[in-house]
Amino acid sequence: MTVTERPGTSSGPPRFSPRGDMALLGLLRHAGTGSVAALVLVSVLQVAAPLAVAYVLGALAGLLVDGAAATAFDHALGPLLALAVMMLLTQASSALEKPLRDRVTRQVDGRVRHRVRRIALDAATPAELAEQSVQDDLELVTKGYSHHTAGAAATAQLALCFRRAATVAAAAALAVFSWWIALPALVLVLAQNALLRRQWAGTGGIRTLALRTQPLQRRADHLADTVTGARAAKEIRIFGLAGWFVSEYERVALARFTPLWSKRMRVMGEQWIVLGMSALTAVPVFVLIAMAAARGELTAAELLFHLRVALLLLAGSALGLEPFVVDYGKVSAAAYRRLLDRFGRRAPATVPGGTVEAAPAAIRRTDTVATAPPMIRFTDVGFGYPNGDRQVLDGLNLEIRAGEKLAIVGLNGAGKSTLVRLLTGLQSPQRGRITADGADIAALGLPAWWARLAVVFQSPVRYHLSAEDNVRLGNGALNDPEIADRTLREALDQAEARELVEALPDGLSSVLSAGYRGGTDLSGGQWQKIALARAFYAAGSGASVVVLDEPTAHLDVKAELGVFRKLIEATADRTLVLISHRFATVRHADRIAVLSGGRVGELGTHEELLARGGDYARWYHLQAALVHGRVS
Ligand SMILES: Nc1ncnc2c1ncn2[C@@H]1O[C@H](COP(=O)(O)OP(=O)(O)OP(=O)(O)O)[C@@H](O)[C@H]1O
Repeated sequence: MTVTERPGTSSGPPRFSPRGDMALLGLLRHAGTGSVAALVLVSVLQVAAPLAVAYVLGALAGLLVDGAAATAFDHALGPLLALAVMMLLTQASSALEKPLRDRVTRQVDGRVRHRVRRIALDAATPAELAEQSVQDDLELVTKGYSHHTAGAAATAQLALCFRRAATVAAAAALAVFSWWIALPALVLVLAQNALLRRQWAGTGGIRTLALRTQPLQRRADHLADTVTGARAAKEIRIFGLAGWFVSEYERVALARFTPLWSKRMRVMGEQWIVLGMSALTAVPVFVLIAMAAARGELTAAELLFHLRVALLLLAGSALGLEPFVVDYGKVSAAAYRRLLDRFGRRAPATVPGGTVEAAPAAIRRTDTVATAPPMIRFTDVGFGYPNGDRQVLDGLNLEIRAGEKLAIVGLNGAGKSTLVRLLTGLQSPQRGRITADGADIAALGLPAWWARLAVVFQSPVRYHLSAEDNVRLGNGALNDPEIADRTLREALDQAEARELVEALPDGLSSVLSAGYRGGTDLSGGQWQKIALARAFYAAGSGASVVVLDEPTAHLDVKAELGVFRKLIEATADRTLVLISHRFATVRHADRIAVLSGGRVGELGTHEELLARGGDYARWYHLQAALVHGRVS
């Protein structure tokens, strides 16, 4: 498929060559051979049956009008039976066509979605996955464009091919009467169809406009999803946002659809051209057939047959729904093509410039023996987000000693979470190196590196799974039931989450989502404990570097203190990198790094940094004063 532009870009709509539309048929290989064969068979029947009916009807008319009255009925029995069979076949093929087409569509879409899920899970790096264009393409493939999917485009294109075949077959049948009538009629019918398609569906028509206004559609969808979702319900009520949401939705929807409606009205006004072409085709064909009949050049059988096939030929100019499905669905197919071109040939879990490794689960340990923690070094690291206007990290140097407990502090936006993303290999530095025991972490192979990490991110994922599975996801490879159970119990204790889990309706088996029978949602702090337990589970089964990005932000003071003590215990022989704004916790770290201006501004023990009297000392005293109510 030839795609020259992305939908929604300012320079114009995507263009597809006619060859591109035919290339959609290639997607049918993703469907079962039996289903495609059945669909083709039914489509062939739909082409052949109306012609056969025309022929048999003609034969019947011939017998009844031209034949001898005495024997006409006897001779008509055969054609009547044939007619009945044809009618049955036509009805059966019409009834079967839709379900078969749906089945093939679903099979293609299922396979296509499966492939892009593998791309999202394995082939694309987290940084690539976060790119807006990749997110757009993933959405286009999984949800379709305007709900029309790649599979729907492929089956609609197949239907269009058969409709075109039916038109040509009808023209060929009419050529028996006169090729010089059939040929121009065919050309006019095809031109009329092409014009209709151009007006309604094709590039330069309504579809182009629909593509240009796609960002508005995204905003309208977001507004609609927000008002019907449960998450925003509280804020919408308390801030009194209902009226604003309704009027904003109307504004956006009107902005999207008004140009489309005006374009549609203009196209309606242009229909006289199509009507004119219809008249130009139909009138001469019927007049010439009638004149031939009047001159006695046609038998009743021939007259009826020619009239029927002429009608079939003229029906070929109709637009139908398929061109719309093709034109919208191929936007989804083009997104699939782009994802395949970029990631399809990449082996699972490879990194550009990195080494190919087996899937993470295979690298994760199946026992509880900790790997030796490495010495991690950031050397002159520079990094800025592609859509950002500054270097978040700019010449950062930092050594994280094997087994040390290092706290990282800094103001909001200083780059602490960014440092975690780089340390965990989710983003690559644009300058400098990050090494573990002297080897670049990208060259180690990220899956191998990830297997050595236990991480709690700032907003951990809330898996709608059982409490047990939520914790055991920390190491899916730990299959030995005895080891897994012991590690699970320890992890729950270390995260101070045991009581919480025991109080759940089904204990460890309770699904952590109110959307399931017997399931229940958790508070922010409870979710944080579950995420901590997950990290402890990973640490308890071999991960030697524990990275926690504000893991206790939602915890109450008692829980935080308990968790922190257990954290130090649990990571005794492991490295701990802790990001926190809570200085009461941070002060117990072996060393504290203060991030400012994209670098490590201060580094040392709590006492050293206090003595230094810099940012850390100022923030520490400020927070202590706040806690003790000494700040007005
Ligand atoms: N995906 C992103 N795209 C563009 N800019 C980003 C992205 N993520 C973070 N930033 C920017 O990078 C800077 C550092 O963000 P980061 O999340 O690392 O800060 P932080 O120190 O962890 O802050 P906080 O204490 O608020 O959690 C901020 O200016 C933020 O706006």
